[in-house]
Amino acid sequence: MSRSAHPAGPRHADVLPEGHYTAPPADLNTLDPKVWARTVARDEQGIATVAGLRVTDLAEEFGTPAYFLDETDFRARCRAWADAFGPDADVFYAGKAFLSRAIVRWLYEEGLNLDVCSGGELATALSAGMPAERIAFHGNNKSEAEILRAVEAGVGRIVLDSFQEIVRVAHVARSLGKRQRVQIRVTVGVEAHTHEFIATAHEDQKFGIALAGGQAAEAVRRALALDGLELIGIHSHIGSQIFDMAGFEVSARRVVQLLADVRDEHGVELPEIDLGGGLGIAYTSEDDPREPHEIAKALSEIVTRECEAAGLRTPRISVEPGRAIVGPTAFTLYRVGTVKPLEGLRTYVSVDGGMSDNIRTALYDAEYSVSLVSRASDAEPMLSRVVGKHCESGDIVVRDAFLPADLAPGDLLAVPATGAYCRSMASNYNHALRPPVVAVRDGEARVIVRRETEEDLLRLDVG
Ligand SMILES: Cc1ncc(COP(=O)(O)O)c(C=O)c1O
Ligand SMILES: N[C@@H](CCCC[NH3+])C(=O)O
Repeated sequence: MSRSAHPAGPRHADVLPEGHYTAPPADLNTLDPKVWARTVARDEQGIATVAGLRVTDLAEEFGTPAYFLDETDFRARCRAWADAFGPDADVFYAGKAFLSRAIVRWLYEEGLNLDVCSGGELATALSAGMPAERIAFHGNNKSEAEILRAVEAGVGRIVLDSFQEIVRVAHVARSLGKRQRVQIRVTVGVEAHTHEFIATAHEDQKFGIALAGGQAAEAVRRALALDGLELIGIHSHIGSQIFDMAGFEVSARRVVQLLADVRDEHGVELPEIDLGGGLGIAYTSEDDPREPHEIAKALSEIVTRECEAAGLRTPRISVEPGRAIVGPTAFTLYRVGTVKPLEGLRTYVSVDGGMSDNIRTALYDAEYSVSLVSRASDAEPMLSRVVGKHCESGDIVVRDAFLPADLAPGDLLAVPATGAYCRSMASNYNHALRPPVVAVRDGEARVIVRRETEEDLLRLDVG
């Protein structure tokens, strides 16, 4: 992102400090629909609303910090993905982005499948009534107990991530007298254009089995030889928050090449490929994500073309978007506690949450937007950094933002696009109480994950 000198507001020097700035928006009161959930707007008094509810009332009722999730938007995005891929492909929502029982029910009702990657996510999915055959079970180190539970429940597929796991899953399935449907996750050797910590298809990392050196072909050999397993396909996931389809193109080409090699060696055409998740969303107005129908078209064209070239029947495609479904549907509401202008630098705005409810800025240097939502303001833009209340100088929620210069304690700020990987990666650092998730729809709000309490914390502390 470009760095440029812009008027920073009355309290700041002409030359801006180091940071990722773009020009302050022409109107700080505008809520860009690109980054906000669909039903977010401002009412005639300038107060932001979601599903027709004013954020000031929501803060009163549910407290801050809190995540507000637009159910209408979530369901619409599920349908958009399902419609884009159509009946000949499968969309698995990646539960790691955010999972709760309400989410599972909405997924079920909207016809999506679910990808889980731990016993906890599996338990949530099953307890909310997701049919096991619509669940895919992932993870690079599934325990025997998790595998047993998944096979017993009858999950639709287990994605095998290592040579040991091939044997482990086969053993469990045989011991239960079952044949488990599996895919093998391969690392295709693609450098996805995203943060290093969320890229997963280069070879030097923990996930999957490398195509390079014939390892994936060896994994297929072993899986086909075990009668506890029914090998249905190959899985690849290249990373997360990706905009450029080039990585998927290379990945699809290499996976299809493996399918052709498998056919040549074993006379078997594996019927499925899964291209993972990782599709990017707009965290700021500068981000330009693609629509599900464009993504579906691009992926299916790539796979069809590569299969035709290899003389293969086109396999059934599946994808696993997490962030692209839930990310844009929620925002985090905070109350401003202190406003500290640092002359010649920026103004530090402290809110009542922080890295415990959004670790992504500290962990990935992620960029977010932020707006004053409890009122409109005509004040000058003020170069700001929104920080949390934790005992850590890296406790930053929004690194570089312009907020109105009349910002004051008690104002409400909202950070959009926090539906994915915020509540699901939340922590209790400094014994923070993890915020609730409140679903809003058609003028009604209801808690779907309640706020933690001090009693919850003390109950765990049995010493
Ligand atoms: C195997 C797999 N599938 C799907 C996802 C979902 O990714 P995203 O939420 O970026 O779509 C991930 C996470 O990156 C993953 O590891
Ligand atoms: N948690 C990450 C992405 C990793 C997803 C799982 N492979 C994020 O917030 O962007």
